[in-house]
Amino acid sequence: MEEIHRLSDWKYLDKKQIGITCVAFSGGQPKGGVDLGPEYVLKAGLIEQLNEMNFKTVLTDNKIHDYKEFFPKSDEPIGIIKRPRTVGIVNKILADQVYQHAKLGRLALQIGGDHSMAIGTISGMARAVKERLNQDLKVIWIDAHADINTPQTTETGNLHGMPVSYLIGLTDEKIEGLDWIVPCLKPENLVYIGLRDVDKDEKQILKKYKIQAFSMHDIDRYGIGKILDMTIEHLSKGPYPNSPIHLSFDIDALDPTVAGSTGTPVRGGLTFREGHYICEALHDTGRLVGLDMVELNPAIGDCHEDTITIGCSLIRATFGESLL
Ligand SMILES: NC(=[NH2+])NCCC[C@H](N)C(=O)O
Ligand SMILES: [Mn+2]
Ligand SMILES: [Mn+2]
Repeated sequence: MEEIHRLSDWKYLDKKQIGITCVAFSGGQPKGGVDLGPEYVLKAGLIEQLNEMNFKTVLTDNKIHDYKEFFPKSDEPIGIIKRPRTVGIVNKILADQVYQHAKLGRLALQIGGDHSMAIGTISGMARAVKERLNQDLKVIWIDAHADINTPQTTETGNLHGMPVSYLIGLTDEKIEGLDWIVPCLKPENLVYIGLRDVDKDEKQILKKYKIQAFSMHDIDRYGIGKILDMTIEHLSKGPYPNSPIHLSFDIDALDPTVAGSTGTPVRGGLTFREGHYICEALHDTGRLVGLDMVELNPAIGDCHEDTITIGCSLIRATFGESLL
């Protein structure tokens, strides 16, 4: 039987159990191969590595999910938005999978898959945090992109460029398949790190909602150490300075020379160490409850092994792999 945990703070969290959900899904963007991310990460030995670190791991349904049995028979674009019903149903199920782990006090790790899956992962985690602690979830979004386009501002129609706008609730337009999403993220509870390819309208949105965003320019200026200090300080404002944090890590935040197997690479990104420092510093807060590792696409580039290996080591760093 599951232990009954205290509800008064996040200490109930069983920091030795990780619920892992493998999201072999690529429908939020046009390129094949990102659905292979989870398979490659598991083949690289991630579960064994986490077990070696003394974690008990629970793989959702003991398999990699492609969710294909839930795909609608047809999914015509709605306006410019591509595959809204498919992205919608996958995320609805994913939200529940993450919620189930989180409500049992497990850390939740989601391996992607394209970044549209953060609609589900963060919805599920925020629901669990609300229910257990009556607190709002805080989110750190590591990415070259802001992924905050709305159906009105998107130029590509790819939903992996829009998850944040759905999580915050920036659009009232009810699009079939996506109409179940309940806004669960307040703009002040979000921090971006690594931005360098932000669309014009997205810049307006970041300004309008006063979202804390650290670009590569800011990292050059202050150094990654100070950026993390400022990030954690920002997420410690408000009535619950220790509230839980979810980390959504898009591998394209790293420089393409470091991790090039990803669908929308952008030059001038994070170094290997900067990426790991972020994970280590967040582990040290003791507040991390969830991690998404997304946009690993082994079908792109000729050194996908590096990208997969780095994905694994970022995950281990987030869960506290010690360097000494
Ligand atoms: N998760 C990602 N890699 N997103 C890239 C988004 C690119 C562009 N801003 C768009 O809206 O399509
Ligand atoms: Mn990105
Ligand atoms: Mn992204």
